[in-house]
Amino acid sequence: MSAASRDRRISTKDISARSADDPIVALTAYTMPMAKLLDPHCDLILVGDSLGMVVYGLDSTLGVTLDMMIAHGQAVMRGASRACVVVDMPFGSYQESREIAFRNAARIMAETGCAAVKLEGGVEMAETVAFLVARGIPVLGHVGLKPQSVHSHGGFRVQGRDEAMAEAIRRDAEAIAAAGAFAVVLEGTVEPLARAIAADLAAPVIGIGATPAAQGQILVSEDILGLYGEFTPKFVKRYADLGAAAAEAIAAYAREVRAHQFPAPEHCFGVVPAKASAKVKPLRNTTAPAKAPAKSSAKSSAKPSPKPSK
Ligand SMILES: Nc1nc(=O)c2c([nH]1)NC[C@@H]1CN(c3ccc(C(=O)N[C@@H](CCC(=O)O)C(=O)O)cc3)CN21
Ligand SMILES: CC(C)C(=O)C(=O)O
Ligand SMILES: [Mg+2]
Repeated sequence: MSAASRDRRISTKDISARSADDPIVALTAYTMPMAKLLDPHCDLILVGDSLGMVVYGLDSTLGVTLDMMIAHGQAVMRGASRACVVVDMPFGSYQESREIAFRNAARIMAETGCAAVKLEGGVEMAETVAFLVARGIPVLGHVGLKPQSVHSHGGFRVQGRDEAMAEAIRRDAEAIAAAGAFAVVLEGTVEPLARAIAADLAAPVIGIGATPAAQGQILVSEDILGLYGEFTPKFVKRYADLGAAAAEAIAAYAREVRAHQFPAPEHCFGVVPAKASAKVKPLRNTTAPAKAPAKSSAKSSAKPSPKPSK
């Protein structure tokens, strides 16, 4: 069933049951207004740790904290009533032990009200995924290009080009699915490996820079809207250029303020005399200190009255 024809929130169970015949539509959101825009159209909204790069201007996702993810998870939950909301576990919050992973995932679930968490990793994280799933925390897997492993990958590089790596990614996806993940994000992975994983895996595969044969697709919303200009991976399709539209609007505002065209009378409280905007009369100086310098009370001064000194 598509997102638009539901009246209850889409669950991780609903996502698990989806096939390529009825693709999972997923995008990222970090804020309430973006979540509100996505909610009628998306099955799954991911509060991605990509927010470190897109919102905070970091070079990678490694500097993102649990508190940042929780704050943005709460904001997204306020804007989404139908989509299944998943929050990324940030770097360092789950790798150390399954107990620490549980404690931090539980904080995310309890403090945001989201439906599930996502964590990056394959065979080495399978035990942790099983530990969380057995204790009531649905997990979305993430294999292939793992942005939190950017330094091990040697950059944001497409994965699975050689046979050994291809086999490792296949084993990673299988281990995470076997551990009980309700779906697996497969990022930056070559055809035909990605296609084979999507075909064979028990859990649905949500692709990003992977295969059109996946059971779902996810992208970063700012990338498809033209709101993030630092890089554009090959797998991104730009559906709008809102960055350019915003730059035009900002330039128009700046022009109008400098030309005394904004604010116009309709933006003001009370009657504004005609042409008053161009020639500013000084306010009667009622708050100036008694011994204000002569200069500041000069009749032609257009500057606001100085605040009384304390
Ligand atoms: N805005 C945004 N969009 C994303 O998709 C995204 C993030 N941020 N941050 C976290 C990761 C980083 N991602 C990236 C970033 C860059 C490339 C990239 O430039 N890839 C090259 C291929 C390089 C190669 O294989 O040699 C490309 O041309 O697509 C890929 C994924 C995906 N994720
Ligand atoms: C790109 C998606 C899958 C992600 O992990 C993120 O936005 O952080
Ligand atoms: Mg992420």
